[in-house]
Amino acid sequence: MFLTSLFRKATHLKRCYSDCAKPGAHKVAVIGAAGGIGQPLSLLLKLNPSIVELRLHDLKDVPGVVADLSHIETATKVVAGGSDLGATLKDVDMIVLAAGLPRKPGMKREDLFKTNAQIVYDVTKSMTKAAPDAYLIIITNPLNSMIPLACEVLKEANKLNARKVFGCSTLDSVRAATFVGEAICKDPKTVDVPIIGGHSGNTIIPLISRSNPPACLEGDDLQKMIKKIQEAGTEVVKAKAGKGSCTLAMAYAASRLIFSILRAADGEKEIVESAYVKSDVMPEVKYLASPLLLGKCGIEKNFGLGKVDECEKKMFCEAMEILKKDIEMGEKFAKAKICESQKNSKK
Ligand SMILES: NC(=O)C1=CN([C@@H]2O[C@H](COP(=O)(O)OP(=O)(O)OC[C@H]3O[C@@H](n4cnc5c(N)ncnc54)[C@H](O)[C@@H]3O)[C@@H](O)[C@H]2O)C=CC1
Ligand SMILES: O=C([O-])CC(=O)C(=O)O
Repeated sequence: MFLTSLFRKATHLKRCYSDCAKPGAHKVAVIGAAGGIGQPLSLLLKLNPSIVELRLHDLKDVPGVVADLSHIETATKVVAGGSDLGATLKDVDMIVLAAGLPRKPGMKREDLFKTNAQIVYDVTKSMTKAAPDAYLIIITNPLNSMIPLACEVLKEANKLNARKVFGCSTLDSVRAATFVGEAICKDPKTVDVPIIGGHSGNTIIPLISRSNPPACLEGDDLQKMIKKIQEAGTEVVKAKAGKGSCTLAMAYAASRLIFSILRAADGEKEIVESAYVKSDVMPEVKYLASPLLLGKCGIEKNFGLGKVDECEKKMFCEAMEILKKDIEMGEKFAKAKICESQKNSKK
């Protein structure tokens, strides 16, 4: 009896432990590595000593990016993933998905769904076989639909560990800290503004009422600040005039989230980042961006909405209606694809 219980406990511990990345020796795959975000992001990852191997995958230009990055005098080994996605993902600890079409002026993020959904589906499907225990960090837009899509694919394969699936909405936190810091004359590095909701227009809800240090913005100034954060991506798309969307600040933001996840995986405590994840904090929406406590095996605690003022509550109620539709669009696509693939395998 005692031995059986000891064995059960040992098996459970082994399972929990093998779910986590090995401390300080992470293998990371970047998909879309030759793109506008992929290149600067791979550069930043190459500078992180806790990443021992960086596997780069794209439909084009990978050998050049690998050759270039491999001249940097850090121990991180940079390798070309080759055309076989499954081989690229094999046994990595983390998959960073930055592949897909960016916006052009006049487009909404939702307009990217048709093209980018197939990419997210293919990568996630490959992950279920090649690296089912890996962290999955999705950058590809529209983020509000891509995380539900990926989670459906992982769920169908019985490989969903929602604690390890992150929609990278960190750029909203980065922008909020920068813009609020400028407005209150504080170093943006010392400013924290929690973000809830999603990652598109009105679904991005910066909780200025909880800014730390406090931001005494009211009336028109407050409304302008909220709009500035929500529309920041569109401003970059306009400024780049057809040459893509935000890439450099995005690469920085993704590296911030990735490094936080890896530091937490290696045992560092009290690391909090906002991200768009599978969530049960509000029954109305199955996926939500909110502040998260990170731990050894991914999300340790979801802080949910926390205290919000009347204006923020109203914004959240409006955002929920948009989010519900975005989530449904991602799930519907995944279910149709799963059904199609099951029919094909029976033929
Ligand atoms: N989450 C966020 O806050 C942000 C998300 N984004 C999104 O990130 C995505 C990438 O943006 P950029 O790097 O600027 O675009 P980009 O066009 O410069 O790069 C995308 C790369 O993906 C590659 N690619 C396309 N299909 C692929 C496939 N099936 N397998 C492997 N690689 C593939 C392309 O060859 C290209 O190199 C876009 O969807 C964009 O909207 C952009 C900024 C912020
Ligand atoms: O606006 C875009 O298309 C890219 C993006 O998500 C952002 O910059 O926040």
